[in-house]
Amino acid sequence: MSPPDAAGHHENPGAAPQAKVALGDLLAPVRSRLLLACLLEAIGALAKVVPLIALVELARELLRDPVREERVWAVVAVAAGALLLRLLTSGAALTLTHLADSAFQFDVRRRAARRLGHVPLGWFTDRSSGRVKKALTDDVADLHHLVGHAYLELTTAIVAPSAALVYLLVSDWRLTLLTLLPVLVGVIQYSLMMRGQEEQMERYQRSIAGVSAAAVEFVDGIAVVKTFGQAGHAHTRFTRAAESFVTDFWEWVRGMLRGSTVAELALAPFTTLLAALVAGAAFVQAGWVPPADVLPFLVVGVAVAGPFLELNYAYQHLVSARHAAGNIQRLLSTETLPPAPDAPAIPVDARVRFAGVRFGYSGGAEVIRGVDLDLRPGTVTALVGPSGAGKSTLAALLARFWDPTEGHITIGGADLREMAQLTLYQQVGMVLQDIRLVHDSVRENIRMAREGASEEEVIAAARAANIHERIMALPRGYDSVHGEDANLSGGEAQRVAIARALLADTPVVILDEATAYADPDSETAIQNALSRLAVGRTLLVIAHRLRAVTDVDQICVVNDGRIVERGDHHSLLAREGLYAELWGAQEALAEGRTS
Ligand SMILES: Nc1ncnc2c1ncn2[C@@H]1O[C@H](COP(=O)(O)OP(=O)(O)OP(=O)(O)O)[C@@H](O)[C@H]1O
Repeated sequence: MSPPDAAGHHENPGAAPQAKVALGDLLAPVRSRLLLACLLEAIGALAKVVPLIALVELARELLRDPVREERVWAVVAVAAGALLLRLLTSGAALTLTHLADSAFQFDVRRRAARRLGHVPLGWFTDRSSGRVKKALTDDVADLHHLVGHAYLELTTAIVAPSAALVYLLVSDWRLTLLTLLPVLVGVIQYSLMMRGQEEQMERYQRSIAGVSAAAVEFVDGIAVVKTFGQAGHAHTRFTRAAESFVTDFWEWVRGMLRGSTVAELALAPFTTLLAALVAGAAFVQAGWVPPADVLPFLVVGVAVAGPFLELNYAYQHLVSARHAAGNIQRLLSTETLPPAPDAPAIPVDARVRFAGVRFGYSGGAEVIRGVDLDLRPGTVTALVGPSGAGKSTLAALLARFWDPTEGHITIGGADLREMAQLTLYQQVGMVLQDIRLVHDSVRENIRMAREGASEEEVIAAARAANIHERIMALPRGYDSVHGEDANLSGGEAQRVAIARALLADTPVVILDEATAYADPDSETAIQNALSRLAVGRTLLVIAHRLRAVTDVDQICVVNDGRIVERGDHHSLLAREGLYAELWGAQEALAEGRTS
């Protein structure tokens, strides 16, 4: 058995039985086509053995005196017919499996798209994008080999030797046993080697995943690592992972080296031929069989031994495809949000209410621990508080990135869980710090907020967001493409996002106040754009700098998953609580900077 290539397939090793089920489930829609293809391939495999038998019969016939000419031609015709049949059935089987493969790929991708359309938005992190990419490209490609080729190879590797074996047994069972003795040794040796291979392969995959992770960490973090003089440390981690991989790999290969050499020698066609020759010669010498009866073993014997190696490769493909199927099945069973009721709720206005909201990330500790909040239409509410207090989580719950584990969030009296997805997105807009622009023109980046928006509306939104002039200065104006000729700074990208939010014109807007863009011009432009965005909407701002929100309608101080203080700037300062403390600390820092 040869070790697999360095593809690294598994995310959740040790799940062989589930993986088997996953493969069966995934292939269910194409099972009948695969069965038909295997049946055709089996006919082809039988037809593959016929010319070898015909060769033996031909030789027997030619050794006769007199030669029966019409029988010779009949044998030749049968051989040619079998070859043609093999060609036709194999071609048809291969076409069927490839049709089945494209149907299967289409089915998996369609199911994934449907499923992912209903998973909570919060699920879409960089890590889950990686999982989606891996499952829908790498793992689906792994299954291509199985569906398109390995099942057929497996069929031929079983049917052809079995047919040859039956023919040999019928010819002379004693010579068959002697000729195939080395094959028996090879098969036993292989079976011994196969024991524990799945676990061994998983160890190998884990090891290689460790090297990949260390390499990614090393390359991704190279700037930070170098800046902080930790290059040696990160490098050591990579080297250690690589060394441990080499050790694991070598132990696996070394353990198999002797066994696989013996097995491959025993199964080599030359060995079968030698055994047939030696046994045949002895039988002829002893007068037990005429020389012509040794011919089947010299010609057909090889067909029994050869396919065992193919059987092994096909088995390896099956194992790796099972793991790939497990990954795909896990993606297809990602938890989704419960669907909206048949008659979805419609908000009557833009009033937002959190009532007794509690939430913890995927079964972890609670990070929101009983929040009541009332955002009246046309007002601005700021969430402030120490890092990790739960501000972003509260905002994410309002956009239904996740559902609260307890309590309700309503917009205009309608529970988010009872609203249709589209209704929710027509109500809530977001401008986050981490702006995502897509690889498209600046115009389309703004227009994605409202597909049917006219050119004038796009430009009006860009003007209101203070980004129109900058866009006009780009090489192709609104046609400039993000990532090509539109390289926007963080502050500029934020203003494109504000233009998007203005165009979307949602009555509720969540805003993660940007702190990263220190350039005063950009900051003033952003602040002005935001003031325009705030007009007439229900605005929830996650504020990092208290100075930016001193004149909002309501400030909520979040600490440890609860709102511990609320009021306006002056009343909160007068309470001399956490807000006053945070304010004091930020002011001292600002003074320190200016002095
Ligand atoms: N995707 C996530 N999975 C698990 N835990 C998370 C996730 N996002 C945040 N948390 C945890 O939830 C808690 C609240 O985090 P959150 O980001 O809401 O705080 P925050 O007040 O917005 O902090 P900051 O001001 O630093 O952005 C933290 O303990 C954080 O580690």
